[in-house]
Amino acid sequence: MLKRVNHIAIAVPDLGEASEVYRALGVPISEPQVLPEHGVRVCFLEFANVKLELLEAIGDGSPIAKFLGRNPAGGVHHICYDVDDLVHVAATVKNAGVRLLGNEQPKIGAHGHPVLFAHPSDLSGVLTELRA
Ligand SMILES: CC[C@H](C(=O)O)C(=O)SCCNC(=O)CCNC(=O)[C@H](O)C(C)(C)COP(=O)(O)OP(=O)(O)OC[C@H]1O[C@@H](n2cnc3c(N)ncnc32)[C@H](O)[C@@H]1OP(=O)(O)O
Ligand SMILES: [Co+2]
Repeated sequence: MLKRVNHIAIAVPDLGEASEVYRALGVPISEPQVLPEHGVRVCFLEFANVKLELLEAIGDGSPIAKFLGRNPAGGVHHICYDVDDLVHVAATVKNAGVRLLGNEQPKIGAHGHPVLFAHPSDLSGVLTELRA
């Protein structure tokens, strides 16, 4: 099922500013990537044991914009888990009473992997990304 943590995402008001702070702290950072379908610009901080994803809002309907409206300084936005079989996991998640977001169909996320999101209200208040 949920195999391991792939990344923890942090929403930030300004990706450039946030990246500079982590770079100054010695963290290797990927080039920014624009994902219009998700309403985000994203880059990854590469730690030995986990990745952190910095997310900046793009476009009016960005889910990050709404989150930043409530958390103007930024904040932890979601946790992403690696899974083997997204279709099987989606069915198991739904059977457990956890709502999948969007149209319940995977979208292509960063690095070209299919992803699904599950509702924070059904998972102890944590927005959860499933990545195959
Ligand atoms: C996939 C590309 C990239 C990658 O890793 O590859 C990314 O990760 S992109 C990440 C951005 N994409 C998403 O966040 C998609 C999933 N998110 C959504 O569908 C929405 O943001 C949703 C449904 C979580 C919230 O949208 P809604 O319009 O319902 O927002 P509200 O402000 O009305 O919130 C409702 C309710 O949920 C709580 N909430 C919202 N966001 C979060 C969050 N990130 N973590 C925890 N809780 C969250 C919010 O506080 C409201 O709670 P309530 O008790 O009802 O007040
Ligand atoms: Co993510």
